[in-house]
Amino acid sequence: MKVVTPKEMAVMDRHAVAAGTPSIELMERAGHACAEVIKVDLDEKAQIIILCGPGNNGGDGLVIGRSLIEDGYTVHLFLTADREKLSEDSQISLKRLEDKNIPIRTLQDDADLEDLSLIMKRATHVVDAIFGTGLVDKEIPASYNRIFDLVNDFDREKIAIDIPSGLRGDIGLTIGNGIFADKTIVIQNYKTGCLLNDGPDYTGDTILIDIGIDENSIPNEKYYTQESDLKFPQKRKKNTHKYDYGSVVVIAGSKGMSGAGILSIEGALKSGGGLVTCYVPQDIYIPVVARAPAEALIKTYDCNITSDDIKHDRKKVILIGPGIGRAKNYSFILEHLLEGSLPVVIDADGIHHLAVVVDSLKESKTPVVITPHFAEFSKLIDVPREDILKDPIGYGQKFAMEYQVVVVLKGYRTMIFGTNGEIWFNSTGNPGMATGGSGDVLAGMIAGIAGQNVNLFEAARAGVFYHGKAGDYYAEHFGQSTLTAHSIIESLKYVLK
Ligand SMILES: NC(=O)C1=CN([C@@H]2O[C@H](COP(=O)(O)OP(=O)(O)OC[C@H]3O[C@@H](n4cnc5c(N)ncnc54)[C@H](OP(=O)(O)O)[C@@H]3O)[C@@H](O)[C@H]2O)[C@@H](O)CC1
Ligand SMILES: Nc1ncnc2c1ncn2[C@@H]1O[C@H](COP(=O)(O)OP(=O)(O)O)[C@@H](O)[C@H]1O
Ligand SMILES: [K+]
Repeated sequence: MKVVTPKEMAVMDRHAVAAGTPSIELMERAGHACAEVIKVDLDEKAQIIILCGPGNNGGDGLVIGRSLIEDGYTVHLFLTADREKLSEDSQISLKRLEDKNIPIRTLQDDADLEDLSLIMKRATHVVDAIFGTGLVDKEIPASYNRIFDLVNDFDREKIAIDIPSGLRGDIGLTIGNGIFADKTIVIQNYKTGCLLNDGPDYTGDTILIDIGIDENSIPNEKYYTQESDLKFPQKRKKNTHKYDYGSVVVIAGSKGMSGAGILSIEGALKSGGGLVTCYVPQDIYIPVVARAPAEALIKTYDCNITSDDIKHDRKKVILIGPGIGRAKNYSFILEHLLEGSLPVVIDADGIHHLAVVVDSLKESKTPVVITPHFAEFSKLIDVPREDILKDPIGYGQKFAMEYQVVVVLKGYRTMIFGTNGEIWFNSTGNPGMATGGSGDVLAGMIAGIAGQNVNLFEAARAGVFYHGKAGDYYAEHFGQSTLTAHSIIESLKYVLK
């Protein structure tokens, strides 16, 4: 399933119209499909306020109103702009309402707002059809901000159409304030703004509706990961042994951070890795051996380790970074690993050290994946975090293609950037996972999966998906507060089969 920017959505809409579906028909389909979703929660006592803006998002609201009224529900329709300012299709939808003698009020002054707030006291639902994907980045008039505040104070169900008003559909940031919806009915495809930055906090739960627009009519390579898209887990052949399932090398840990490697080992083993060897500095060897799973081999190394030292024909992938700290210089090791032939996963402080030798990525012939969060990525590419937040897709895609490295940019909806420009938005995970060590588990999982003859890009997509799914499993059963990195490891057995 594709994820689109508002501009891409507009092009898809135009293609649908050019292919023979009039735009008013698309609006009818959108409005009726949204009404069907809304009706599921309504009973005979429901009173629904629908706030309709000047553009086609408002037009969707008018169609929703007509559909609900025809089914006998009590609906209060409000226009937030003068009738003359409505888009062409909204004018048609308004006329269809008026032809049925359905009343609609315009919010013009303080008295109208007062009226709205009185009706809100007895309403059960507010539908936000004020602005959708056509919101442009210019100051929103104060009159709208007052409406947004009123809606946000409404303590019953708030349903946004396509995208909550005030939220930018491209980057998931608001222009001034915006409407916090409980639920957003997304038309046809997720917009990037639903998934980035504050988008998920504004949209609430999301429900996708299909109005028959062809997502393949544009050359867009942004996708929303579904489990069926993954090429892992694969069925195991009977005639196999542990070396067929990836011998993973983990270079991890430093004094004070001896647990990081253990979490990565467990991530690798519990995602099916056949054999894991963890290299740790001499000074933490004993604590790591004492706490590591019995299945893992623990070895020591010094800072001159090269990929030849750890190379063995049965080793399949190397993970470097969790808990290695910044005190020692790892640039030398990284350069050697990148010159080698085994796939490399670089995580955490490994990314800090990579910054010094970042150009070696361009020379490297071996597949590499890096797993930064936004702060680590900002340091690596030397761009302020605030600038990246305004264009995370652009920066992630540029780096992945220029340096030929798979980038896993971690967040609520982690993005996986392929070296060919492809982008996958992960669809699993929850804020309970914002807890120390959960990144170490993820890095171990990606390495563990890559070791099972899965290419690094596929391993990254699958690792991120099942890491999030395990976190969701735990949160569903026990809540988010007690979720730890170990909860993710322990939940993997329920979601990865
Ligand atoms: N065929 C289709 O296209 C389909 C589209 N569909 C629906 O249409 C929605 C997109 O509709 P849209 O393009 O008309 O934009 P929309 O979000 O209603 O806003 C535009 C209005 O807002 C105004 N405005 C903008 N920025 C502003 C600001 N900062 N501050 C103040 N005002 C601002 C702008 O005014 P202007 O800036 O032009 O003066 C204009 O009046 C989409 O989300 C989906 O719901 C579905 O029905 C399926 C088929
Ligand atoms: N708010 C959030 N919602 C969902 N997942 C999150 C959230 N915050 C962090 N995560 C996930 O948790 C992991 C944290 O990794 P990282 O930031 O490297 O932390 P650490 O180094 O403490 O392990 C990532 O996989 C990230 O996607
Ligand atoms: K809206």
